[in-house]
Amino acid sequence: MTSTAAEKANNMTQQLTDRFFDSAATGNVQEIKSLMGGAVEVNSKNERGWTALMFAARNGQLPVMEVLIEKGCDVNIMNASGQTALDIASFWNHTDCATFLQKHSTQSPYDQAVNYYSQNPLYRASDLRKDSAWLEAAMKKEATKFIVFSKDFRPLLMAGEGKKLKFATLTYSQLAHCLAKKPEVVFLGLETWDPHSSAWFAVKIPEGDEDACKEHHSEGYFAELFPRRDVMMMEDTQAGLFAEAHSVLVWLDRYRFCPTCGSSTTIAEGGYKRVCNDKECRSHNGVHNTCYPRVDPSLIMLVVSPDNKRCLLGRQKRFPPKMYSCLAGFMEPGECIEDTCRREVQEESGVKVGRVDYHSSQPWPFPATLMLGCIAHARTEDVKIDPEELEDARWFTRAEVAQMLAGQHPDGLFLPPPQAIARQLVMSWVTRTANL
Ligand SMILES: NC(=O)C1=CN([C@@H]2O[C@H](COP(=O)(O)OP(=O)(O)OC[C@H]3O[C@@H](n4cnc5c(N)ncnc54)[C@H](O)[C@@H]3O)[C@@H](O)[C@H]2O)C=CC1
Ligand SMILES: [Mg+2]
Ligand SMILES: [Mg+2]
Ligand SMILES: [Mg+2]
Ligand SMILES: [Zn+2]
Repeated sequence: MTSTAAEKANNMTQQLTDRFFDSAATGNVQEIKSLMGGAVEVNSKNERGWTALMFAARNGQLPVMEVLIEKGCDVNIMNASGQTALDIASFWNHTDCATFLQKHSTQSPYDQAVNYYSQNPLYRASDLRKDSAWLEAAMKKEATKFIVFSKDFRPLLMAGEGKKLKFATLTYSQLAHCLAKKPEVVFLGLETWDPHSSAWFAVKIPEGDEDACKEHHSEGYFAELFPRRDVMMMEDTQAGLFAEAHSVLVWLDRYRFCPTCGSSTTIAEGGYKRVCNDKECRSHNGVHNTCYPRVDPSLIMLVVSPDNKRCLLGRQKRFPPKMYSCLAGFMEPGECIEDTCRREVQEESGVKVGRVDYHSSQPWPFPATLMLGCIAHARTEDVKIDPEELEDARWFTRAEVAQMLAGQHPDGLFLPPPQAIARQLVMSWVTRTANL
């Protein structure tokens, strides 16, 4: 294309996008539908970061919203003032629109973010794990679903709802040849509290059985874990299943021998326990947490300035260029959440923290971190970074953070994607302090 032809095409897209916004604001559902069939992208933004959904929210155009949502528009996008479509609908008192958006947003009715990897739909039925006869029978039922992992923990996935991915599940009979080789199997839980409801298991198949599993799903494939693109694109509840299955399977793999005496172990309780094979071992008496899957709690905190007008964001060297995020750090033994938060912030940035408020949590299954998200109220402002941990840390104004969220920061600085709790912490602070 010559440059003038390219310019013309750009102008054309711009005009269509402007019409798209107008139609959303005026409630022209027919025009919205026809424009989405052409050059207009459903999440297009104007120069202030407004999407069609926001224009519809401003004017209470519920039917337009329904069409936009059906076409997969993102409810959680923020404009350059830090408002989501939900904030706009609530502010202008369009209660029907606000209720509708609430249902489709990741904010729960408790006004608490529901994070990616934290929506496991199963009832874990931990009491049934101990019943090996029940587990054996449950595995064989035709309604039972197995999610499949390769030897290097790559999940078998396929296309799911919208543009998201889900597990390509298999049944016992489809996996019979694999299961005969006694691979590691984890009981994930039941679909409801009824013990007769469908059970879900995870299996790590032996090397060489990948093709036999894929045969049952023409579009199934073993997703790469590095980069994590595919496992970050799963349907919300499927991501929750991945978190459980991946963490337990990796634990089973890494903790093969008894940590107390070094003997071999046997898997028990549907994959949730490893029992030492030495009958004399101390691990058979008292509470031995070495027998159970581990979870590593760590803190992730949005530090806000004493005047609550700025927040502290940092960069680790391994981050993509221009990405800033919340500070984070592992809890240490015998330490409470508040002190971990204060210690990590002071270690990494030199800033002293007073009050710490809990926000929400997120399993981060690589392999078994539990992120505890907090808002930390700073008492001091001087920043002195620990160069081992961070490349940079500095205070950002609310306006600058809103620009980062809207993808409109003048220097191209940006935040982690919505799947990261870090972004949810930032969004929640920006929204609460938004100047509507
Ligand atoms: N979801 C999100 O938005 C973000 C998540 N994170 C996660 O937060 C977690 C903690 O953050 P970091 O800054 O790395 O922690 P950190 O500030 O405590 O430093 C990491 C160091 O802690 C030590 N460490 C102590 N206990 C450990 C354990 N159980 N496992 C591994 N290393 C341990 C290691 O020496 C490691 O190099 C990590 O898992 C990281 O992936 C970090 C930033 C954003
Ligand atoms: Mg640290
Ligand atoms: Mg640390
Ligand atoms: Mg850290
Ligand atoms: Zn032992």
